[in-house]
Amino acid sequence: MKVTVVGAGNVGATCANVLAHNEVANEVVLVDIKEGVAEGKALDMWETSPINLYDSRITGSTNDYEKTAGSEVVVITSGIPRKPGMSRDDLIATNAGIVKSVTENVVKHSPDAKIVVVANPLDVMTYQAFLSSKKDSREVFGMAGILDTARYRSFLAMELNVSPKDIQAVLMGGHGDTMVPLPRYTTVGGIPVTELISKEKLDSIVERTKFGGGEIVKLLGTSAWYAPGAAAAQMVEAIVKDQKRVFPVCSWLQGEYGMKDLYLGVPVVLGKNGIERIIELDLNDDEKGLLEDSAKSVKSVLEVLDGMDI
Ligand SMILES: NC(=O)C1=CN([C@@H]2O[C@H](COP(=O)(O)OP(=O)(O)OC[C@H]3O[C@@H](n4cnc5c(N)ncnc54)[C@H](O)[C@@H]3O)[C@@H](O)[C@H]2O)C=CC1
Ligand SMILES: O=C([O-])CC(=O)C(=O)O
Repeated sequence: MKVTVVGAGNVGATCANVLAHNEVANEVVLVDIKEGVAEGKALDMWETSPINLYDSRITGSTNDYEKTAGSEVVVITSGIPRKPGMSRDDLIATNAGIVKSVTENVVKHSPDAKIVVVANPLDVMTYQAFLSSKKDSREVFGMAGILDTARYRSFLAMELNVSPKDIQAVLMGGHGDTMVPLPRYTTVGGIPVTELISKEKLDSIVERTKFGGGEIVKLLGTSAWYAPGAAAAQMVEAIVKDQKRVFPVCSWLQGEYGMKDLYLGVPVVLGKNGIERIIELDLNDDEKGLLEDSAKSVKSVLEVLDGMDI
């Protein structure tokens, strides 16, 4: 069982480290275009195996996709991150070309791999990978919802002074400032969150969640990696262990939620076949309106991609 992570930067290296530590796959291959970076980080991680007591083999490669051959899952983190003052959408000019060439290389060597896209702008980069892979849409999807719900859940845990383990939530839409956290589908140990927190406080947590990526960018000068890397690894685990986990995932919509030919975050069942089912919630009019606004925002970035010559 082999898993490849392309991009050995902050997110890719974190993801590979979590995969190895948790023994999600017997073999983890890290790939980067920068000479020596993937090999060096993979060797450093492998040297933690006697300390942390795992035996997943982790190796690195400088752009040699032969080493990735036969991967069950490939995570694409290659792409530039944003700096303070930038939006995720500003990354499209550089990242679309990277995602295209990486996807083509990945598919050549691992035609059956499920592809998890992480590079930003996420919804549009997932579409780019779908186009370049020529694969079934159930096998090409993006990571954002697990991260965004994790932020929402962690903020709620702080506010309520309860364990984050007991907070369950659904969040939909694009991975941008228009994402749609859904308080009506948020529970704390089975109790509707609205019974435990004032509307004002909940609204402010929803707002903080929407700008959660930017909050980290402002603090660090680059974007987050611990939570994104762990979130991507959680998706890989659901696939390789056929766990049928229910997560919000950036998925290709073909009529679900009244939307067609668009990648957008929706709740799905994730297992060995990739997206095994899209779950359709009975959204109220306000929620539908917010989801439609988010879809509009993703479509405007798709138009930029359509106009590009890559
Ligand atoms: N979907 C999400 O929720 C999140 C997405 N991101 C996105 O993930 C991407 C990576 O972020 P970081 O790891 O922080 O950036 P980073 O700059 O630390 O790492 C990116 C790595 O990709 C490599 N790379 C560039 N072109 C490549 C190519 N053609 N082939 C192989 N490797 C290549 C670079 O050499 C670099 O090591 C960014 O686009 C960022 O915006 C980051 C966090 C969350
Ligand atoms: O904010 C960024 O640019 C990176 C990202 O997508 C996130 O951390 O949510």
